Amino acid sequence: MILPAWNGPAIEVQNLTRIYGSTTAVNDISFAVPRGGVFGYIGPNGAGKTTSMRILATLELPSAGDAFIQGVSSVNDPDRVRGSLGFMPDAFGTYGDTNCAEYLDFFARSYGLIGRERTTRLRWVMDFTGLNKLAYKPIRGLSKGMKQRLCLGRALVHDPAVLILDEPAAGLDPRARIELRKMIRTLAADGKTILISSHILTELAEMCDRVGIIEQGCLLATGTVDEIRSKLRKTRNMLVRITGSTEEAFRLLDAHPAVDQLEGDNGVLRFQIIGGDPQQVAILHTLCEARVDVLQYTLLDESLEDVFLQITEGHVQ
Ligand SMILES: Nc1ncnc2c1ncn2[C@@H]1O[C@H](COP(=O)(O)OP(=O)(O)OP(=O)(O)O)[C@@H](O)[C@H]1O
Repeated sequence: MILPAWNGPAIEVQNLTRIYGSTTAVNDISFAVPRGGVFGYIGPNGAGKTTSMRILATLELPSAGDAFIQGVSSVNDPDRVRGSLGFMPDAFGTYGDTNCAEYLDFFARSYGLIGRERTTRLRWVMDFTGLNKLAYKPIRGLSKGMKQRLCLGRALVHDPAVLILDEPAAGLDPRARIELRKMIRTLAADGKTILISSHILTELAEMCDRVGIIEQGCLLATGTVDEIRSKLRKTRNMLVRITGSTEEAFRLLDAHPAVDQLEGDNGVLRFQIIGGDPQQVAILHTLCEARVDVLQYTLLDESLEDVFLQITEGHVQ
């Protein structure tokens, strides 16, 4: 039977719950990732990231709820899910005595790839991960970064539509992280859907279209980084750069009812806005009407770390 192409979300988690004894590792989580999306899963240690990813990857069963890869249930139809899913666990075993080529070949055979298809696929994986020059090197001699590449290669060997990567950037140096980021963006541009977890929050902001913040098993917020930032923004910190007299601009701002915590020196003024967009616009109007020469009027963005700290309370299960 030929099934029609799946047009719904490539990854979907519905009311997912996993309880271990007295610990609710995952507590009624729901989210969906469209095809080609990169969804970042952020949370402190013990938040429930690995547990929910392992359920999606068919390695764990939920206590309630369901998880779907391309519309197929990881719970009810794990074999079909495995065919379209590549999973990179946070800790993975490699056989130290084998070399990269043998290792990838082993997994390609396990996925049933044969003949020219296997050769072509292995060549692509070696090229993509940059492992060609190390093909015959024993795995035990590989650096951490190269081992991560090998594990990503293993997840890609059967050309899955969906990738679940559990903290792939952990322990990598800055260059290796940049390279990993490039690989993830390339895979997403090729139409793969990716769920990726990390503690490295700024990393995820650059890599992901959307993020979900998880703590103590609960999904506290989802959206683009900007959406989450603006939803949670409690204060607006502004920076204004002017030419001409700082005193005059200072006097105007100081008298404005929506300006708080004003500081100013040498043509640079910083303050907090009491209010939202209308107040931000009104303050600029006040300056322009008084013919203050405004060079720069900037809302200082909070970093993703600040947002994360505002949302989570730092509880570790
Ligand atoms: N097999 C298990 N048996 C008992 N408790 C478990 C099991 N697996 C996970 N837990 C507990 O579930 C909670 C969530 O763990 P999980 O590994 O999913 O978190 P995480 O967000 O991936 O954390 P980390 O970033 O440290 O990997 C933790 O309290 C953990 O101790």
